[in-house]
Formats: sequence, structure tokens, C-alpha cells
Amino acid sequence: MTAPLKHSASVTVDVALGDRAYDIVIGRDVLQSLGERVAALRPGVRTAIVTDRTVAKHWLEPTEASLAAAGVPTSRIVVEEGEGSKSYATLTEVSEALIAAKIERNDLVIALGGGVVGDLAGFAAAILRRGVDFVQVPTSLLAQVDSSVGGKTGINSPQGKNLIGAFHQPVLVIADTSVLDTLSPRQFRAGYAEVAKYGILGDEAFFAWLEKNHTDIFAGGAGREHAIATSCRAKAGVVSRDERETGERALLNLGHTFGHALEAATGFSDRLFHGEGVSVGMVLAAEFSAQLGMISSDDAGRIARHLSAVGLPTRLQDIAGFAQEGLADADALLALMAQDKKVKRGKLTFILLEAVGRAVIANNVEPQPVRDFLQAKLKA
Ligand SMILES: NC(=O)c1ccc[n+]([C@@H]2O[C@H](COP(=O)([O-])OP(=O)(O)OC[C@H]3O[C@@H](n4cnc5c(N)ncnc54)[C@H](O)[C@@H]3O)[C@@H](O)[C@H]2O)c1
Ligand SMILES: O=C(O)C(=O)C[C@@H](O)[C@H](O)[C@H](O)COP(=O)(O)O
Ligand SMILES: [Zn+2]
Repeated sequence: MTAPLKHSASVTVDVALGDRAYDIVIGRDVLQSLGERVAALRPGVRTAIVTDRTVAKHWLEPTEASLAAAGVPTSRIVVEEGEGSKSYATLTEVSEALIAAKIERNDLVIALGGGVVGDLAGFAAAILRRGVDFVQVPTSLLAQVDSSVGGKTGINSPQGKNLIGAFHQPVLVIADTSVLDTLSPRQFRAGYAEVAKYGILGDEAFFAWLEKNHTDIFAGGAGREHAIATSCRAKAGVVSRDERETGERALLNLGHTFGHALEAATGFSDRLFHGEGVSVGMVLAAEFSAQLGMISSDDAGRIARHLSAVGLPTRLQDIAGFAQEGLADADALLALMAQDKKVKRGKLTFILLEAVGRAVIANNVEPQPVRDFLQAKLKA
């Protein structure tokens, strides 16, 4: 593991994908360099920024100023914030606005926002004129460590998460860590679940470092940039080896089979943010693995303890409104999981754990033990 960065340093992580390779530039104030980097990458290009209302309020003007200073023409498309914007309706809105702005095949879409904007704008770019390049400017912790990297783009269907989408890699990622200063504590925490995910699935030393340094990360110390860069390196490595998720990339889905079903069961609402669903999902995956005798209950408990220590939900009962509105029953949750993209010939695939730092892909998982496990957890 690398030594923590000095606060002011910026770091570049390469996503090695041959002729589609790109840089992730991480550091405080790197947003100021967006315009000159775009102009150098694509001389003469025109751009359209897609963002949401909250992000626009804080970060649209500095983004436009950087592009203007480098002589890059731009227009803006502002959508509602929240998971509800990963919808057919908002995709139509963004696509029509890009067409109206006369964004041509050689122009660039710029996704300025969290994972919702990144997934939505990236997908709109993937299908506009059969494919326009795009730049990710992630503004949430979650987007800086996960969603802006790797090219998964898409929207939700009422029947499940990310069911309509495309692989479409960005040509550049600019992760300015100072923009996280305006993110709400709950959203920051939700993003932290995906940071912890990299430790839990493949890097025990990083997880141990997070256990010691999480306070510094939350407080905005130098550990924050280190955690973001380490996460990006982990994701870039996996994506460069398995871009289309034919194998190893599925490990990045740790906690997501449960988590996505929980997000769908709570109506993709503010009851449960994506990162919060991943937190509960990772604990469920660890406990299910322990029940199967794959991981020690000590290790499963260690994961739950750390996520709980930073204030993330770890049990179904922690989901907002559980006591008042409840959740779907075990059969309904299982039905939602049947739409998971890792399902093969109707059989569930889970990412399970053998230890902290050792995740495995389990194909052909029988539904009955999962159902019984969920039923017990709903009653716990
Ligand atoms: N494509 C991928 O590989 C991938 C990976 C992980 C998650 N995702 C997707 O990402 C989405 C979740 O992303 P998210 O957690 O960033 O949610 P989000 O995009 O909804 O952003 C969270 C909230 O924070 C606000 N916000 C963002 N940046 C801000 C800033 N700097 N200051 C103030 N407010 C800010 C947004 O307006 C929003 O209300 C989910 O849809 C999930 O499925 C995709
Ligand atoms: O990049 C990946 O691969 C991931 O699985 C990262 C996840 O954190 C992310 O939520 C992703 O969108 C989930 O992918 P999906 O294929 O299950 O929709
Ligand atoms: Zn995720």
C-alpha cells in the first residue's frame, strides 16, 4: 500500500484499457484544470455539462469558468437530484436537450455530479448519435471512488437497478476532493461503504488502515485523498483486467445482490441510498458466508463493527422506516434478486467472503437457503 498523500498533492491513476485508456486525476482544486485538460485532449471540441440541481448550485459556475478560460464552449443541462433521475423520463429529457444543443459525434458530454448524474449522462452519451465521448467530474465520495470509473452507465427500470444501460468508458475523470466539502454527512457516509468494499473484497491491509484512519477521512484530512486514490487504483486494476464483467469484475458487486433488492424494495427513495444498501448488503453477504462456514464469525463481525462504527446501517432493521413501514418479505426480496445481472440460466450468483480481504464468486446459489436466511434476518 502507498504512503498517504500530502494534502496538496494531486495524483493520477491510469485506467489501462489500450486505445480507450484514460486518466483519473485526484486532488484538491483539480477542477480548475478541467478546461485546459479538455482542450488538450480534444482541440476545438464543444461540450454540454449534465448536472443536478444541488450540484449546480455549488459547482456549475466553477466548472463553466474553467472551460471558458480554456476557450471551450459549453451548454448546461440540469436535472432533478436523486435516484429517481435514473429513469426513462429523465434519459429522454437529457437526450433531447443534447440534440437541441447540437452536440455532435466528436463533441463531449461532461457529467458533473454524483453516481446518478454519471450513470445517466454516461448512458445518454453512449446512445446519442450511436456514441459520443464523455468526461466524468464526480462530486460525491461514491462517484469519486467507484461510479466515475469503469464505464458502467445506465438507468433503473421499475423492475430493478441499472437494468437498462451500456458499457461506455469516459475519456477522462477529474475527481476534485475539495468539492466534497459541500456534500452532506449522510451522503459522504454512504459513499464510504464503497471505499470499505475495496478492503473487504480484496485488500485486508487497506481495511485495517480504514479501521485506524476513518476519522481522518471523514474530517477531510490527508487520509481522504489516500482512501480515494487507493480505491481508484483497485477499481482501475479490476476494470483493466475484466472490462465487461466476464469474471473478476463481479467481485465489485460485493453486497449489491442484497443491496439492489433493498433499494428496489424501498422504491429507490431517500429511505436507503445506494451506499447504505451496499453497507447492509455487505454485512448480509458476510453473515450468509459465515452461515455456510466460509468465513469466521469473527471476520464477519469485524466487517459489521467497522461499518457500524462510521454510522452506516448494517441490519435490515436499520433501514429508515423499517419499524413503521416494514420491508418486502423474503419471497419478494428473492423475486427482486432474480433480476440481478449476475443471474445465469435462472440461478443466482453471489459474491461471498472467505475472510476480510478475500471475496469469491459463488455461482448456482440455491434460492431456498437465501430465502431462509432473509426470513431469519427480517425477524432478528
Ligand atoms: N457506474 C458504476 O460503476 C456505479 C458504481 C457505484 C454506484 N453507482 C450508482 O451511483 C448512484 C449513487 O451515487 P451517489 O451516491 O453519488 O448519489 P447521487 O448522485 O444521488 O448524489 C448524492 C446526493 O448528493 C448530492 N451531491 C453530489 N455531489 C455533491 C456535492 N459536491 N455537494 C453537495 N451535494 C452533492 C446530489 O445532488 C445528490 O442529492 C446509484 O444510482 C448507483 O447505482 C454506479
Ligand atoms: O463497477 C462495477 O462493476 C460495480 O459493480 C460497481 C458497483 O459499486 C456499482 O454499484 C455498479 O453500478 C453495480 O453494477 P450492476 O452491474 O450490478 O448494476
Ligand atoms: Zn455500488
